[in-house]
Amino acid sequence: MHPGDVDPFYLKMPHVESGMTVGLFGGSFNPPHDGHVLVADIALRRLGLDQLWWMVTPGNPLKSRNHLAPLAERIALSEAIAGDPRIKVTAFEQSLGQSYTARTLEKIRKRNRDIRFVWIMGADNLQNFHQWQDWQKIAGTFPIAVIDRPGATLSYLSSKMAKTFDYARIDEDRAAALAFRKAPAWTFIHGPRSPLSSTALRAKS
Ligand SMILES: Nc1ncnc2c1ncn2[C@@H]1O[C@H](COP(=O)(O)OP(=O)(O)OP(=O)(O)O)[C@@H](O)[C@H]1O
Ligand SMILES: O=C(O)c1ccc[n+]([C@@H]2O[C@H](COP(=O)([O-])O)[C@@H](O)[C@H]2O)c1
Repeated sequence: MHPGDVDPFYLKMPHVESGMTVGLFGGSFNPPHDGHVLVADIALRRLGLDQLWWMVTPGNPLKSRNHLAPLAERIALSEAIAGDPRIKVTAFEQSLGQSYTARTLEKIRKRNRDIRFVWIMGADNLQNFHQWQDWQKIAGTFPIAVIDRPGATLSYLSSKMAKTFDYARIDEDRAAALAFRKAPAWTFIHGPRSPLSSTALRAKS
């Protein structure tokens, strides 16, 4: 392995035991920060997850890659910050040769028929979710947990996704049952919020 190469360990889907509930937390993590850790903690606790896959994307299809740090660097920084042993940092999307969430989730489902998955994202992503490739298919693949973020708290009322799938929204008091619901099913989770962003951190460095 050359310096800068991604360790092959991270290019495989994480190991998971039959019957587990697993959160899928995709992100650029450019760089990772405590806001991400807060989202992971909230998801693990409120959704009652056994594992959370911290999926470092080769590149968000909607974002420019101009200021994107190398994948190996984003993985190493993610490992350094993700303290909980239930969190599995992974970059297996790289080995799929693409980074569209709809296709990734389809692969995950095909390989893990007896696992309950939940897609996890911050509330800012709810606002532009309808611009993601095959967004309605994503919502029909696994349940979705949207975690509150400063500046995006009202997105669960106004976004196209929230309006389209209003009938499939469950109350956050029942978040622990989300993984067991048939998709489409989603919830918006309020709680402690972090104002941190990778954009702000990049601007400081
Ligand atoms: N402070 C935060 N609160 C809630 N969710 C967050 C927060 N920061 C990031 N997220 C969520 O974590 C996931 C990964 O985010 P990402 O790596 O793009 O970080 P970011 O801070 O939003 O980056 P950037 O500023 O470069 O857009 C996304 O679903 C995003 O909505
Ligand atoms: O599939 C898409 O069209 C798509 C569009 C935007 C974002 N995503 C995914 O959403 C996750 C969050 O992205 P980001 O950049 O907000 O951290 C990450 O896994 C991206 O690959 C996916």
